[in-house]
This record gives sequence, structure tokens and C-alpha cells, in this order.
Amino acid sequence: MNKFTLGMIGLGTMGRNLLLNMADNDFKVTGYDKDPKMLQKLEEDGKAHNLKGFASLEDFIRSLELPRRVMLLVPAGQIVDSVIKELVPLLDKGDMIIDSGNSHFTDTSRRATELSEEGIHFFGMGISGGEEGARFGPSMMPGGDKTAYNAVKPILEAVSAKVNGDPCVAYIGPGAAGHFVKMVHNGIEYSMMQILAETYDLLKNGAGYNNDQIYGLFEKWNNGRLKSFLLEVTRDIFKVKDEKTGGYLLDLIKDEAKSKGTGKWTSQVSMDLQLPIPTINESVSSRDLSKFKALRVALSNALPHKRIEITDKKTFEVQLEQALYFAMITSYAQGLHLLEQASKEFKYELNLKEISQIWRGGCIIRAELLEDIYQAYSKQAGLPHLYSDSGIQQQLEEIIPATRAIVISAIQNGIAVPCYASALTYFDSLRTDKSPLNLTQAQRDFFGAHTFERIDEEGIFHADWNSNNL
Ligand SMILES: NC(=O)C1=CN([C@@H]2O[C@H](COP(=O)(O)OP(=O)(O)OC[C@H]3O[C@@H](n4cnc5c(N)ncnc54)[C@H](OP(=O)(O)O)[C@@H]3O)[C@@H](O)[C@H]2O)C=CC1
Ligand SMILES: O=C(CO)[C@H](O)[C@H](O)COP(=O)(O)O
Repeated sequence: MNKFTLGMIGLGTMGRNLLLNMADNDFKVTGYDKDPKMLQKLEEDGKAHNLKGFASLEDFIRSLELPRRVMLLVPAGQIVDSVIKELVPLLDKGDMIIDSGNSHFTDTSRRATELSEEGIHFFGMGISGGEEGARFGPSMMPGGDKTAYNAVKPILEAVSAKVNGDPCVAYIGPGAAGHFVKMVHNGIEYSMMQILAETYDLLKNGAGYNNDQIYGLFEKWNNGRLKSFLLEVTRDIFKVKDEKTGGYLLDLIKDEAKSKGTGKWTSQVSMDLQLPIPTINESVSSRDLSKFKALRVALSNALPHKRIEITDKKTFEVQLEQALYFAMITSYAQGLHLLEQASKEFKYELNLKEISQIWRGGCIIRAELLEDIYQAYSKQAGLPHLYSDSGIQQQLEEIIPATRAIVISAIQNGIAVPCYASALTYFDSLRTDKSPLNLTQAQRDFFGAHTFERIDEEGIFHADWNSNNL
């Protein structure tokens, strides 16, 4: 029997579609899943390619050419460890395992170390684009063992999304760099989604737009500089009707958001690295806050407020487009700043130009704006922050006044805009040459003798605050 080039474990949404994509690109691939229904579905969908699925892990492993390339697309966490445990006794030295799920980067580091002791190459790869992306061209972020990467590079490049002919996949860096970058991608994704939710709230509850009007506005914006995958799918949501009731499906969805953890992990790491990403943090908190439905309902009854309708809708639309653009720039800026810091801390050797390039196509956060970001990092590899680029600065000058107007109007009208407000405050904090944190240092020294530095003299100082000129 001719052996298979790559085997996929986990034939759910992502695994099945990525495997079909590989088969479309003439790679001889196979799959394994514990669930017989998944195997049947793979064979039905893959009839044209004679795609084979195995119900026995042993047969699946025997069917692969040496050295074996095994890709995992199973749920992240404990399941990945149990699949690896089952796999290892069946593999030989030199074989490789590619974990393409949303694994936590610290799990990836641990697994790489454990598997290298067994002589097995392991690398973690983030993949983005959802079902459609996996099937027709995702963005992929592989990191870790370069031998293993080189062995699958031609497959990954062939199946990835392409922008101007360039594949949306590149070697990200050593260790768990691939999974780290995918995690931050998801943090940016959470932020962009929350900003769009706040925009919806402003339009619906602030300015009284109906779903059709919001669809029209998003359609108009998506034809301009805001063009992005998330704006496009959000626009389409406003059109979808419920089969049962005939009403808008969106209006029937409970307002409590779930999450699988990648946004939270991004916020947790940012705190550990002391690299602030407040807008991403707010998007994580907004999902968590939404879960207190009963409390929200009780408080809205106990503390009702009247929302004032925004009447100058024309000006409001123009300003909102600018504010939305600003908040999107800031979401990327915070994520990229975190990557810069993590690269130093974890020695990931991240190339932000290349990362913005592979995010331009295939992934959930793909957007026209990434072209400007890519240009910014192409001009200056060590750009300290996205706001430091002169092209971005010109855009900021134009859009900040409108952002202020939108945030003020939201606050006056009692509409919660945590991401918009935090993005603006982040901007104001970052471009402040003199922060008020000299006072924080004085307070710390006053009550705890924690010392401070002076602006007129080198060294570490402590003052006797109680006896000084009171
Ligand atoms: N869905 C998405 O849009 C994206 C998902 N991801 C990530 O990709 C990974 C896979 O996600 P997705 O495809 O959506 O998940 P699914 O749940 O759709 O598919 C996972 C598949 O793995 C199977 N499985 C579970 N345990 C085992 C095992 N021990 N051996 C073999 N097969 C097993 C599951 O079977 P069963 O159902 O019977 O348990 C299921 O068929 C996750 O880490 C996810 O976070 C990344 C990007 C986008
Ligand atoms: O990885 C993805 C896309 O890039 C997934 O869509 C993402 O994991 C969804 O996350 P959550 O369920 O937490 O909203």
C-alpha cells in the first residue's frame, strides 16, 4: 500500500476541513477520530479524493510514511496530553507531532521538552480562519522544532490563504512562539468583537437604528478602510431571520457571551509581563460581566436610567466610523506591543512584519488595516509601538477628535463602551510626557518607605514625609 504523507487526529470542524484542503492540494493524507460518525463524514466529503479514515489508531499510524507526520486538531487541554500518551508508544524516533489546536503556550513548552526526550519532534501551531478558513485557506502560526516545520512546510504553504501570492504561514519562532502568537491573535479578536458589539449598542440603543439600517451602515463601512472579515460577518448577522418565528435571529439570542479561554490567557500573560493591553482586558471582562444576567436585570429595574436619543445621526455616523477605526488600530497596537515584550522575555525572535503579513489573509482578524500595519513594520523593524509610525500618527490626528465625541456621547447617554473608552484612555496615557505617577511613588514612600527616584539627581531616595514642612 502507498503510504500517506500526513495523518490528522481529530476530524471535527477544523481537522476534517484542513484534511480536505490538503487533499484538494494533492497531498495524500488520512485521518483518525474516536467518533465513527466523524470517519463516515470524512469519507463522504472526501469521496473525490479517496480520503481514508481509520478507526484504529494502530492502523492509522502504520499507514503513514516515515518519518511520520501526525497533526492534532482535538480540543485543547487534557485531551491533547491523552492523545500524545496513546501515540508515543506507536511512534519511532524522528517522527513528528504537530499540535494545531488552541493549546496554552506553557503546555506546548512542556510537551516539546517531554517529547524531545523520546526523540520525537513536536511543534505547536496556531491556526485561524474557522471552518471556512480550514477548508479553503487558513492563516497558520507554526513555532518550535524547525526540523518538524520544514518537513510540513510545503503542505502548509500550499493549503494556506494567499495575499498577493504570499502564503499566510511562516515559521514564527522557537519554543511555544506559534501558540503564543495565536493566543494574542485571539486576544485581538475578542477586542475587535467587543468593539463591534459596542458599536451595535450605540447605533441601536443610542441612535435608534433598526437591524436593516445597521446592516446598511456596516455595508458602507466595509467598502472603505474598515473592510475586515469581522465587520463583514457582523454585517451579515443583521440580515438573518429565524426560521421558527420569522423575526431577526440576533434579537432572539441571549445576551451572555461564552469563551474558551484564549482571551483570558492573553490578559493573564500581559499582567505577568507588565505590558498593559487594557482594551483587550475590557473585552474579556465584558464577556464575563454579561453572564450576570439576573443581577443586570435586577439593577436595571432598581436603578433605571433614561437613554437620551442621539439626534444628529449624520454627524454621529461620520464620527462613529472614525472612532471604530481608532479602536481597531488600538486593538492591534496592544496585541503587537505584547508580542514585542513576550519576544524579549521568552526569546521567541518574533518578526512583527512577518506576523502582520500572515494575518492579512485567512484569519479571523484579517482586515485592510493590516496592510498599513505591515507597511509600518516593513519601514522600521524595531518600531517601539504601532502609534510610533508616522503613517499611523497621521491617521490618529484625524480620528481622535471624533473618538472623543463618541465616547462623551456614549457616557452622557448611559451606554457602556468599555473598549472604546479604554482605547481612548490608553492613547491619552501613552502620549503623556508627564504622568501623575510621581504621586503614586510619593504615596508608596510615605506609607511603606518604598523609596523613589528624583528627576534632578541620580539615586534612590526616601523622605521623612511626616516631619517635612507640614
Ligand atoms: N472551530 C474553530 O473555529 C477553531 C478551532 N480551533 C481549535 O482547534 C481545535 C479543534 O477544534 P474543532 O475542530 O472546532 O473541535 P471539534 O470538537 O469540532 O473537533 C474535535 C474532534 O476531535 C475528536 N477527539 C476528541 N478526543 C479525541 C481523541 N482522544 N482521539 C481522537 N479524536 C478525538 C472529537 O471527537 P468527539 O466529538 O467524539 O469528542 C472531535 O471529532 C481546538 O483546540 C480549537 O480551539 C482553532 C481555530 C478555529
Ligand atoms: O481560535 C479561534 C479563531 O481564531 C476560535 O474561533 C476561537 O477560539 C473562539 O474563541 P472563543 O470560543 O473563546 O470565543
